Amino acid sequence: MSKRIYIFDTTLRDGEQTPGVSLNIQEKLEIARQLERLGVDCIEAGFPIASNGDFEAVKAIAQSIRKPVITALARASKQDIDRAWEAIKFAEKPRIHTFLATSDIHMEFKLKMAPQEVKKRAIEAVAYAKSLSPKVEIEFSPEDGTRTRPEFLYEVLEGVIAAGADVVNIPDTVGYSTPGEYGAFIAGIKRNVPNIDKAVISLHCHNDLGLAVANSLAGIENGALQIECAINGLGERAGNASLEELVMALKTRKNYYDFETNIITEQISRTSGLVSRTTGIHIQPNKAVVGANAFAHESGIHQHGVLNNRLTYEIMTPESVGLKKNLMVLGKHSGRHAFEERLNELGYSDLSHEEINKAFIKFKDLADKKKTVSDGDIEAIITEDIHQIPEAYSLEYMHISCGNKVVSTATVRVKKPDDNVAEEAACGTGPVDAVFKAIEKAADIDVNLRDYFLKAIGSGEDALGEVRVKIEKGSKIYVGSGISTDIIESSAKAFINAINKISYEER
Ligand SMILES: CC(=O)SCCNC(=O)CCNC(=O)[C@H](O)C(C)(C)COP(=O)(O)OP(=O)(O)OC[C@H]1O[C@@H](n2cnc3c(N)ncnc32)[C@H](O)[C@@H]1OP(=O)(O)O
Ligand SMILES: CC(C)C(=O)C(=O)O
Ligand SMILES: [Mg+2]
Repeated sequence: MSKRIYIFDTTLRDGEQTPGVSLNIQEKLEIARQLERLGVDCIEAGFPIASNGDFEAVKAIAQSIRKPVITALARASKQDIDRAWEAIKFAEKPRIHTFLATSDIHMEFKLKMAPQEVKKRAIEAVAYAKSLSPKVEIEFSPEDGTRTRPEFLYEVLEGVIAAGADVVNIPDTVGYSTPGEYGAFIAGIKRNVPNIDKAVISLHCHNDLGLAVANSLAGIENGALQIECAINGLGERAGNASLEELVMALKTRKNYYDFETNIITEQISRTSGLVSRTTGIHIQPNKAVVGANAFAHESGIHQHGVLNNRLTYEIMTPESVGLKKNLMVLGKHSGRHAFEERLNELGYSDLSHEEINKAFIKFKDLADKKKTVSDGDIEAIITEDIHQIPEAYSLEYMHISCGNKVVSTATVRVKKPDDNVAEEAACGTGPVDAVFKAIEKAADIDVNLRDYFLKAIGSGEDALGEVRVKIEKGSKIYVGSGISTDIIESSAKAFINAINKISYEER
């Protein structure tokens, strides 16, 4: 049987200590609800003594989130512990997390306390917190644990466990440890703290040297059962161990680690996106698991491999973290296989070998000038350089009436292949829908809209809106694109462009 690892999420406490981040009650509640859906075992909801707002947020989470353990942080002081308890006492499974630094440097220069005083204070804090309720769990952290003299640390841990600590958390507060060292440190605690079997060992690694995940993995290999981590690796300075990286490492390398977590990994992308949007902290594109490029392939050799069998270059599936599919990015490193695949997806499955060759050369020329080549660019290559579709239908005029309290209406005048002009009006669920319906009537054609995609090109007042539509007629898909500073006009142009392709094929 695989050993179960408990995931303690500290996005709402240490994660909120990320410089520039401050979450209000509603934001914390929304993230907590999503963390519950993700399946974390424990949510560290905040540090109630820090502010009234944080107190209220922790209390709201304790009152409404039922499945995970809800934890509040408190210094080793009665005042902090009372405030933490006031906030979490409504929780189904409440936990007080109290901490006190034990390294020489922190004791001497920050706390200005002698080691024996620190030990006494830690034990008193745990005993007091434990006395508040039979249902409360107590976690104790010797802050700056990894820079603490081991013999002193063993003494403190033995004392707090005897006083009632259910969990002892060993923080690498300043991210100084290395995997081998941290693993041995945890093994030393297991060997040298006589009552360690009465408590769960927890890990809390910071990422100052980029080793937080590696250190946490080394910690569980040496007997720890709980990992403290944060979504997107948020946290003080360089952050905490990233939840998604840890969980996916355990899942993907189960053959090596053989540990289980309760995390529903398909919720990872959604959680990561919510935390990024709410905190305003963007995710770097090459971030493992949740970065925009984590499941994207640009090089021709890789794309060719993945098209034949995903396992050639993907060690986990995009679906396993809740993404729909991987991404083939077309750029200067891409090859013919991926290019042809994209042509097929765009509906150009009937190009001749020569036409594909010609289009591929154009594509490579363009890729030398642009970082990535969009579907719209490929459309332009095919329509302007390969197909040169005649403009059988064109938009002469359009008028839109819309607003939040009126039915959207569009009037269009469309020039037809026989040079006659048709003017039609239609209502729709919005201005784009209305304009599409009016064009369908004017062009006397019946199609289904399958996909609509809008992208801004440039920024500021003169930015352009590029629209791409996929419409279906019979069993075939036709793609159209249009560009304008007015997104309704881009939409109309894209729709007519697709209709022109139908007309060209049916001529
Ligand atoms: C490693 C970590 O992540 S620890 C958590 C860090 N998180 C935070 O600090 C975020 C929230 N913090 C805050 O809002 C404030 O710092 C507060 C409310 C906790 C305290 O504010 P203040 O009373 O103004 O004190 P300040 O922050 O300037 O200094 C910290 C005080 O706590 C003391 N202290 C630090 N750690 C502990 C501890 N674990 N137990 C008891 N006292 C402690 C310090 O010695 C200092 O005491 P002093 O005021 O007697 O000199
Ligand atoms: C409060 C403790 C666990 C902490 O965040 C740290 O030491 O990094
Ligand atoms: Mg920390």
